[in-house]
Amino acid sequence: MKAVLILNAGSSSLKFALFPMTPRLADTPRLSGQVEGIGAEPLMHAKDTNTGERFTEALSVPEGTDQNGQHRVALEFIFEWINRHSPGVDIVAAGHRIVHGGDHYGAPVVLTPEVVAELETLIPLAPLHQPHNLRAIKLLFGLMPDVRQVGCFDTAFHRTRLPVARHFPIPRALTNEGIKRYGFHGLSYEFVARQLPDLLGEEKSHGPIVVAHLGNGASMCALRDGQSRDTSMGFTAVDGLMMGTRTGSLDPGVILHLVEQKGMDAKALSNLLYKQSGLLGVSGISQDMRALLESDEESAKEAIELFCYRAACMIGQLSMAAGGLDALVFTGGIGEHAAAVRARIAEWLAWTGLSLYPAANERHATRIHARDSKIEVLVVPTNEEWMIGHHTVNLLGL
Ligand SMILES: Nc1ncnc2c1ncn2[C@@H]1O[C@H](COP(=O)(O)OP(=O)(O)O)[C@@H](O)[C@H]1O
Ligand SMILES: CC(=O)OP(=O)(O)O
Ligand SMILES: [Mg+2]
Repeated sequence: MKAVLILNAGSSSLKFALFPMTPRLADTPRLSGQVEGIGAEPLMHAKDTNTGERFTEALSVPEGTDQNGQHRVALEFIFEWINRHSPGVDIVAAGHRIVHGGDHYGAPVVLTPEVVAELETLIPLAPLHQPHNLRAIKLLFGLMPDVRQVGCFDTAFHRTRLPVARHFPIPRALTNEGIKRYGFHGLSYEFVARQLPDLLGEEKSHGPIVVAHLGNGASMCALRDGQSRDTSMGFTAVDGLMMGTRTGSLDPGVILHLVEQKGMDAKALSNLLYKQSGLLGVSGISQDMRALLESDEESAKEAIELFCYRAACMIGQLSMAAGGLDALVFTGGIGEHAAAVRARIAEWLAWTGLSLYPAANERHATRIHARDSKIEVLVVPTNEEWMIGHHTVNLLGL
């Protein structure tokens, strides 16, 4: 059996899927799964669609291994696992999520060592993702030198955003150097946007919609005509919403204060902004929404409240960019599974006439708004892996 291997390295997860070519790309992968909890307690869940078997395995990581080291262990673990569970499978191509494409990469690309070297220069702009995305590609160059690999960029979907949404109010010379707003999670938004005509009807799917991708990394996208008009992340994936360990938007004066008054250097700041803040920093307990929702600690409740408040504020801001709000879509690990978070965000938006149907929200139904809600609210599981598979097959003409 011929198959396409897809790898999606997120900040806290490494997702994989092996899609059969029959002869076209199948809708359902033969093998799929993820190592989640990277940076805390990495755990693999996987599924073999052929046999219906499900697997859960904790990864053994030596005490004190940092997030980077844990990503490395997860990648090796997944390769070994796929190898063991795919006898008779002929991998004909591999597709990868690459978080930052910079200015140059606006569409999927065939990966060569030269392209990878160029993408390595963007590592400082996506330190939680880009190194892991590129590591997988380099490993495959060695393991499967004859297999063609395709890179699909998180930034690409946002090429259509409003011109005014591309720039920071900084001196033009810096903008010309590329210090501007790119946006991320584009493969997720692209996948969701493709489902909307079926879910909302053709006409409504062209209207103003906000998609909330709430995972360990979290962002939102304002859609119009199914295209990105603006998004909450900017130059890097630390901007916008509060996340698992990232601050999101922060008064730049705070950074000046930390440098000038507390003597923090770039490394300490990077750690603070990317790894020690967000849900983890505010709660002091965990970056994982599940753990916070289960906790009785006041600090866990405060972290969730801040997350929801800032998410609701961003929906207001992006509705402006979309030119209204006909539908709100939740996706990503938190967006798909945390009913309490969706309910609290909806409460903040009650003034718009948006209201949820609690029973539907609790069971994570596709449509979760109340009958008299002025705005439709949907839960649409994202599938970045399928989107990458689709681009890979198209680009390679398979
Ligand atoms: N059942 C659940 N209830 C609440 N939150 C959940 C649940 N399952 C997953 N999550 C949250 O989803 C987050 C991971 O989202 P995901 O989109 O998979 O992450 P990544 O950003 O690494 O791709 C976890 O940090 C966890 O907080
Ligand atoms: C861009 C980003 O934050 O990705 P993830 O949510 O997968 O960490
Ligand atoms: Mg993700």
